[in-house]
Amino acid sequence: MTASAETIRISEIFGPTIQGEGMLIGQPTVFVRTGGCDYRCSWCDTLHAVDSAYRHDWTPMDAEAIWQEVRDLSGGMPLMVSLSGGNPAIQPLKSLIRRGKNDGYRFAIETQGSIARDWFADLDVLVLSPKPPSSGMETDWDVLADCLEAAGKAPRIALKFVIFDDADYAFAREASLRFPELPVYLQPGNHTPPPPEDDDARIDLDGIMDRMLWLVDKVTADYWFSATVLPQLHVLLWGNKRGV
Ligand SMILES: C[S@@+](CC[C@H](N)C(=O)[O-])C[C@H]1O[C@@H](n2cnc3c(N)ncnc32)[C@H](O)[C@@H]1O
Ligand SMILES: Nc1nc2[nH]cc(C(=O)O)c2c(=O)[nH]1
Ligand code: SF4
Ligand SMILES: [Mg+2]
Repeated sequence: MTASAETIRISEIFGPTIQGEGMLIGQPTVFVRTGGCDYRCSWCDTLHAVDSAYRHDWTPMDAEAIWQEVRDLSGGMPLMVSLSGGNPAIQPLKSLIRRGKNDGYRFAIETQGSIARDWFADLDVLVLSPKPPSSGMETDWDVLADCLEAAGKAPRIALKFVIFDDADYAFAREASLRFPELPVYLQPGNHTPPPPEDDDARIDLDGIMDRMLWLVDKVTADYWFSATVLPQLHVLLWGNKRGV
């Protein structure tokens, strides 16, 4: 393979911070956010890493350069590296994961499950976040199953759903029945995501908390006791701020 084929499009690398969502919530993490996505969710909170209008902010980097930045940020102390985006599954991340694991770091990915990669098997944690009706996107369940097959038995795997309304909740419920072996995390949607050019944009935390209360009521009323309901902790702490 040529060197250029191994170039990874990077939107931002930041941390250490804490993982704000899902099964690793609260754990110290460095984020590697890739640029580009095959989806366009109506409420995406990371458009600066999705919309090609912002591609001038994305830097092509090879695995070694990314790795040096992660090592600098973490003082060379191994921790969890979260690969997010955009859709990180678009990028050739195998050699980055191999490099980091060599130094004792662990790797998690956040992806919508629309592209399966053989290197999912090299991850420690695979978070699949199929998109509910409010996003305007459609899930190909065969591809999601391909993602699980590619990952195999090595990574811990979880489903994570963003919930805005009853239709989203019903979608999450049905999806979790398709994959009964997977733990399920539910998070209330942020209806005030930042426009890409303004990460200081106002956020309606009261509205998000009302949605979370509604979600807790739904889950308990349905006796859905295997589900875990969590806020986006970084949103509670820092609002729409980028790079935290
Ligand atoms: C920005 S995405 C990047 C990774 C991948 N494209 C995905 O969607 O899983 C990271 C996580 O943020 C969630 N997310 C995006 N916009 C959100 C919003 N407005 N409210 C709550 N969660 C959101 C996504 O569903 C996903 O779980
Ligand atoms: N602290 C923190 N936690 C996160 N969990 C998922 C994030 C993402 O944007 O993928 C994210 C993020 O951007 N920051
Ligand atoms: S799949 Fe993820 S990054 Fe892509 S548009 Fe949807 S929320 Fe944003
Ligand atoms: Mg985010």
